[in-house]
This record gives sequence, structure tokens and C-alpha cells, in this order.
Amino acid sequence: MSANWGNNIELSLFGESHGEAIGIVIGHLPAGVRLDMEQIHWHMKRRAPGQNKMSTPRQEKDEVHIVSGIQDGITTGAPICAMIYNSNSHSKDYSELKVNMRPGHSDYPAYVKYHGYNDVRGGGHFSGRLTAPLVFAGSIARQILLQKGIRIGAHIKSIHDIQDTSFSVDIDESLLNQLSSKMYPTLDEQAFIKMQDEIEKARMAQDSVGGMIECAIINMPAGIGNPFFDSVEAHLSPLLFSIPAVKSVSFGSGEKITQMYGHEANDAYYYQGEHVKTKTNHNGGITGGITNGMPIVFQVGIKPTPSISKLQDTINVQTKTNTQIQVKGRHDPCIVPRAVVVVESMAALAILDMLG
Ligand SMILES: Cc1cc2nc3c(=O)[nH]c(=O)nc-3n(C[C@H](O)[C@H](O)[C@H](O)COP(=O)(O)O)c2cc1C
Ligand SMILES: C=C(O[C@@H]1CC(C(=O)O)=C[C@@H](OP(=O)(O)O)[C@H]1O)C(=O)O
Repeated sequence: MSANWGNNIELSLFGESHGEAIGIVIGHLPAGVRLDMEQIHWHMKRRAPGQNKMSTPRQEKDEVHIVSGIQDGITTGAPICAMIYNSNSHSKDYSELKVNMRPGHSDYPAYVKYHGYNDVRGGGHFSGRLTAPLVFAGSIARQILLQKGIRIGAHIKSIHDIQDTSFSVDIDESLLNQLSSKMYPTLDEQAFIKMQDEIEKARMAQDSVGGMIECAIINMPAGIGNPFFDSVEAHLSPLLFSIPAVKSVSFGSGEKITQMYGHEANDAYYYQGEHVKTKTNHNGGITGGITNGMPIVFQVGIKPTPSISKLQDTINVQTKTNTQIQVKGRHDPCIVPRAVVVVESMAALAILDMLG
């Protein structure tokens, strides 16, 4: 397995969910960046497990141990190495899963690829737990982007069939700050109450639900990106699809743009003083692969958590027979609420890498 990424920055992600630790090495960050450790702590908390019944009950503090690259809260220019020790794994929940493959999880393809040697405990290296070090890296990236005025914020757009409203064409700093200050942000407070009920209904039925996250990046200058292979969409998508359980990424009005007429889908330009703006933002701030100065807006679709205790059909790869499975253990009835900050973090890393 290999988990390295980046053109201008370098990320190397390591660890397994029930191993000693998980962590990340981040290379090519600028020296002399004074980091707001409180912000990093807040971002880690928004993702951390075990905080309420919408999340896996696994209790982890997700405290980050900085091994190198940061001195007195300031980046030294050396690679940053950060470790998060695992302290609350229940590995016996996974004893059957070495041979009985969980539908929807990585077990079967990983069994084939790694000849059964992969660590299935807690999802091993495939686990959503590996997003903790990514949030740490993303939190640093956000602070570097903020020096250029670039801000990122996301909200839960839907859980199962419960919808929040979408971002309007104007997205300002105060809205994104407001969203990032909430543990589980929605634009409509009432929507979140219904979403919580929906998650609880699924949990009680030994099932799970998925949903969508909508994210915005504001104050991106126009003219960033390239046509074809190096487009802004092409930079963001690989990192967003690296988040376990992400099954779709779309920009602007996403699939809805396919049902529009040209005169509706085209975002009409106008001058506001010296600034070029568009009256709508169906293209999500990107045309020709290049930023047009409007907010970059995209949606990420997250599937229902695969590990559910409802009885399901599966296979036993040892006996090569069909069987049934009821997954034990501690799982998120819905991944979406904890993944909001993960999406923001991945967006920050992609944009920082793209800006060089
Ligand atoms: C923050 C987060 C938490 C997750 N929690 C769980 C979980 O509790 N149980 C589970 O089976 N999958 C969970 N997942 C999803 C699995 O890790 C993921 O579905 C699996 O690795 C297979 O990858 P794929 O869904 O991208 O194909 C979580 C993912 C994230 C991002
Ligand atoms: C621990 C976290 O989430 C884990 C992600 C996960 C998976 O399969 O992705 C499975 C569960 O692991 P375990 O069975 O060890 O409790 C979750 O709890 C975390 O996000 O920090």
C-alpha cells in the first residue's frame, strides 16, 4: 500500500485504526507560519469519534503529537510529522471479519489484493480513522490559505432524504466563519433537527444513512487552474474521492445543470465596480478548468456506513461458502456529520497544492 500525494506539497499518510498510531508527514510547507493551535484543536474535535449517539461510540481524544517541523507553534520548514496514538480499539469485534467479508467495506477487495494479510481491525489502513491526520494537515493548509484571504466552509446538504438549503450565489466570510464555528453546520437550523431524527431512526433499525456535504471556497482569484488535465476540478476531485465512503463529487449545480437550458446554465457576467461577478453560479466558480473569481462550490456524496448490525448476505472466503453476517462493533450510523471538516480539510490541501 502507498498513501503519498501532492505536486507542490507532499503528504504521506500512515497507520492503521487498531495499530499503535496513525499519522502524517507533510513536506514543502513554508517556514515561519505561526499556527493557531486552538483552531487545529477545534477542527480535530469536529471530526473526533465518540462524542454523541450520531457517531461511533469509540472514544479517542485525537490529540496530535508533533514529532517534527513545528517549534514554538511556528513551522520550521522541515517536514512536519504528526502522530495520533490509538487508545480505544476493541479488536475482538473483528475476529470473524478476517473470513466473513463485510458488504460495502474494503474487506473483500483488500483480501484479494493483499492475500488476506491486510489488517481488517477497525478497517485497518482503509479506516475513516485515517482522516484524523488529514484534518490536522488540512487545518494547517487552511491557515496558510487564510493569509491570502482564501476561506473554506461547508454544511450538511442532506441526510438521507432530509434537505438543507443550498448556498446562494453570495457567500461571504461571516457565513463561512459561522458554519465553521458549529460542530454540525446546516444553513437551516430546523433541517439539522430532522436530520438527527433520521440518523437515530436508522441507528435504531440497526441500519445506517448517507448524505451530501456542500463546500465553498471564497476569495479565490480569477485565473487559477488550467484546461484539460490540470483543471481546478481535476485537482480537487482526487483528494475528495480519497475520503473513505465518498461516492460522488460535483461542482456548482452538479447534475441539475444537465436539466437546464443554456440560457439558465450560463452564469451571466456583470461589473460590480471593478470586480467581475456572475449573477448565478451554476458552474461553481470554474469554467474551462480555471477559476472565474466566483466562489468555488462543490458537493460531496457520502454513502451509508457499510458496517451495520442488520443481517446481510455475504461470503466466507475460507470455506468459500455463502453465509450471512451481522457486523459487531462500534460504528457511525451516519458518516456525514463528522466528515464535514474532512471535506473542508481536503479542499484546503488541494487548493494549497495547486497554488504552489
Ligand atoms: C469519518 C469517517 C468515519 C467512518 N466510520 C465508519 C464506521 O464507523 N464504520 C464503517 O464501516 N465505515 C466507516 N467509514 C467508511 C469506511 O471507512 C469506508 O466505507 C470503507 O473504507 C470502504 O471505502 P469506500 O466506501 O470508499 O469504498 C467512515 C468513513 C469516514 C470518512
Ligand atoms: C475510530 C474512528 O472511526 C472508525 C472508522 C471505521 C471505519 O471502518 O472506517 C470503523 C470504526 O472503527 P472501530 O470498529 O475501531 O470503532 C469507527 O469507529 C474515527 O473516525 O476516529
